[in-house]
Amino acid sequence: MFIFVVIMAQDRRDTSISPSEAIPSTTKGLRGEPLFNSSRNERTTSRNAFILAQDKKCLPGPWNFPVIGYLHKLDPQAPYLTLTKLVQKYGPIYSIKLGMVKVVVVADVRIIKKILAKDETLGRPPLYLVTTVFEGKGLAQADLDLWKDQRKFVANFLRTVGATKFSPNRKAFETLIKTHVEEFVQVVKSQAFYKPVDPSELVSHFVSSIASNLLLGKPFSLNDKKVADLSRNLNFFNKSILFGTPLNLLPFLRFLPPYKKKLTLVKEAVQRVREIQKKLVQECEKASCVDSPSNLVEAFQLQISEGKPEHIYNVDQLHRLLFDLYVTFTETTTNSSLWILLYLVQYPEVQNKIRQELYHVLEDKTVEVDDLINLHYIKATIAEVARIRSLTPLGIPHSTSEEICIEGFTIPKGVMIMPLLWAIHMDPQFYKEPEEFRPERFLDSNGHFFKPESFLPFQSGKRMCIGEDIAKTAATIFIAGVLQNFRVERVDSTPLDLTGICGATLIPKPQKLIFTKI
Ligand code: HEM
Repeated sequence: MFIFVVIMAQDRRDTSISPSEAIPSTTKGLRGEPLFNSSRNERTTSRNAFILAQDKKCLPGPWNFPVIGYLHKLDPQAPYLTLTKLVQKYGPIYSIKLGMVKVVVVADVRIIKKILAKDETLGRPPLYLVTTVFEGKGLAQADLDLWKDQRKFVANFLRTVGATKFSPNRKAFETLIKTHVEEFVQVVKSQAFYKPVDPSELVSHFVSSIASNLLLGKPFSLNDKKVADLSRNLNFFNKSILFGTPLNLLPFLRFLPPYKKKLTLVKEAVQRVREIQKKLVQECEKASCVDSPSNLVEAFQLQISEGKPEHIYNVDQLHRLLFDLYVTFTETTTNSSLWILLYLVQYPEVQNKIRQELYHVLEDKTVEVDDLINLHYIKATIAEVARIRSLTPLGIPHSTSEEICIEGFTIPKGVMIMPLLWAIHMDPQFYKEPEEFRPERFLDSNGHFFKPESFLPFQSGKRMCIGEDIAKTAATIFIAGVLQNFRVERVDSTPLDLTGICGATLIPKPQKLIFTKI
């Protein structure tokens, strides 16, 4: 309570300058660094920045309550909907305070691209829960110096193993996915044919196995208990770590019992994942041949043996990198595959059109990598699912390391930038009747797939998603494999629940489907 009162007083001092100014409150991050301008000098600089901003254009935005800002008004199940509603009132770029964190919400593709193209916005915001887990290491949440090196290392690695568009080894990677999809089909035929099944565990297993191949050099077997344990903990972690979760925005909540418990559970889940990974890496090291790396562990070890800087290339960073890539790979690919399945079931006419395309392009043969370029309707369907159910509806936030000026607005240093992908993908100006599921939006007059300017599922700039090609290839081969073998249907006439659970990604709700013969 005492802390609450102190912070409340602190917040009043800050907000007394202006209700909608861009000066954040004072608090310390996990590693003692300021969670946005903590020193007197920095705050003075920010005030100056704000006075300057008044000479230019001040960002619009709602009135923020002391301490909690606008947090209490966010829909806890779907915060992206609340923030999207505010776009109608304040326009495509506005400022808001979420707990202690000053946020600039951007819902316009052109402005987002401009902002994310700047070197001053390459960093991640030091949100409490995220920082507690990642500690600025790994890749996705790495501090900038480490990030520059590791982004290059991972990009080279993905190119070497064929997981990027123009890699000479592309065929090998696509074959890896195809083999797993074929195995998925066989398991459904032998274990789940004509029975109501929730496919999420099975999809998660095969996606994890592809990731394991890529990162550790070996697949997961279907009955491996370690893998089920890994997936369960990651799933819990993914559901808990949402950027808008109060623990990220009001760090003092960690002292209150329910949040303290949540923090402990998240830390335990992460710890469990790390233990399992450590075992898997040890197994992998025994069999590794460092001269010609074919997986991430070997590629990392090669850097160590070549004498690359030890403060980067050490065992801790290897484990952090594995954690990041495993999480980003499996959570996104599993959930996007499940969303696609659910939409195909809800819209059987789309399912039929895809089957017609498959027959037209492939006749009776299985999908080959060279066929992917001709599967326009499949690609349009994948894009439409990614639009209507943005996997990261709040975007992945960046932060400003220096003051920047955008569209005449000044955004001070230390502000969180939130690319509101949900608002962009549901903007009726670009997508007529955005609630309608229509893959045809992504086809040109010749029936060829095209990507509109207003479609940004992977964000943009130097820090944009590094797994874009993996995601697209996996989704295309998955749908082709499933629909060449099955008709996928609802269990009864009740429509599926397509609302999702908002965690780090938008997770489809578990529900049963039926796989039948075509
Ligand atoms: C449909 C699937 C996917 C979607 C929608 C997606 C979306 C995103 C988004 C929006 C970002 C933030 C970019 C930024 O900060 O500006 C991101 C970053 C990232 N993604 Fe993906 N992603 C997907 C699949 C994957 C896959 C399969 C991988 C596997 C390697 C992956 C690895 C990463 C990593 C490591 C980052 C952090 C990049 C960095 O900080 O440099 N993603 N992704």
